[in-house]
Amino acid sequence: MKTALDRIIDYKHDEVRALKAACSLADLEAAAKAASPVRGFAAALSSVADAGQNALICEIKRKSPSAGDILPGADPVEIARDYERGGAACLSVLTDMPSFGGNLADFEAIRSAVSIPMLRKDFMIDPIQIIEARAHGADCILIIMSAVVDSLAADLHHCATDLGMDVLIETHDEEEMERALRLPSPLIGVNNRDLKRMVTDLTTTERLAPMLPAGRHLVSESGIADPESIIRLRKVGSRRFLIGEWLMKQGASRSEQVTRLKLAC
Ligand SMILES: O=P(O)(O)OC[C@@H](O)[C@@H](O)c1c[nH]c2ccccc12
Repeated sequence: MKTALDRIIDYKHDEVRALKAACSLADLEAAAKAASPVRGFAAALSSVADAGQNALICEIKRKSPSAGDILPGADPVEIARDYERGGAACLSVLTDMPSFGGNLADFEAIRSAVSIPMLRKDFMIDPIQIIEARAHGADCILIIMSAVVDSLAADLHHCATDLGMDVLIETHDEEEMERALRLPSPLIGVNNRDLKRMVTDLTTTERLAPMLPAGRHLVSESGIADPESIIRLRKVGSRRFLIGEWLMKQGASRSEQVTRLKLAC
């Protein structure tokens, strides 16, 4: 039986084929070189975390396979401004259309409306997507260990760092963590959501956090739904958090909620 992740990866192959047919690598590379300079993503997280506060990567997505519709008519620029005003260190913007309702045009519009660094959140399976991300202004990309073999992960990583971007490596279990630690990125995500079964469990971060050696920074991702979740995850050393659905649903108090989460301890 195919999982939701398998289905996404299947259509990503179609998207990559279409991208390769629509534009030349040379043109994309030129656009990536001409794009606005990278804003340090990992550095922005560290400056908040090193000051003892919670470094938040606040996420924008209209829907998701696990939650269904989150905020279908959302104005992504308005939400991004709420996040920035509340004190988000960075943003994560889903650019996958079929499953998350996002796109690169939203990504660009947001990037010109805020000054904090941005992760292009998508399912990366080919270096061309990384070059495309930088061409649209991305400061960081995601590599999901359960979606790639080691050699592809290394190629994607290399491509991103060559373009000056940071990389967030996502893991969900011990085996993926061991594979992730063979890559040089300082940013190691632990996804509390099982992308195969679509259930979240904060004990995932608690279990994997002790595997991180000094010099690697843990980012706890998914299922964080109030200051209590943050307080709990701080106990295992996490100071960096990726939060989407709960903040998207906070409406008029979104920006105050970001501040509350940032200061929770
Ligand atoms: O909305 P949540 O539960 O706060 O989760 C945010 C983020 O961690 C989640 O969207 C995510 C984590 N890894 C991913 C990989 C692909 C797509 C989405 C994700």
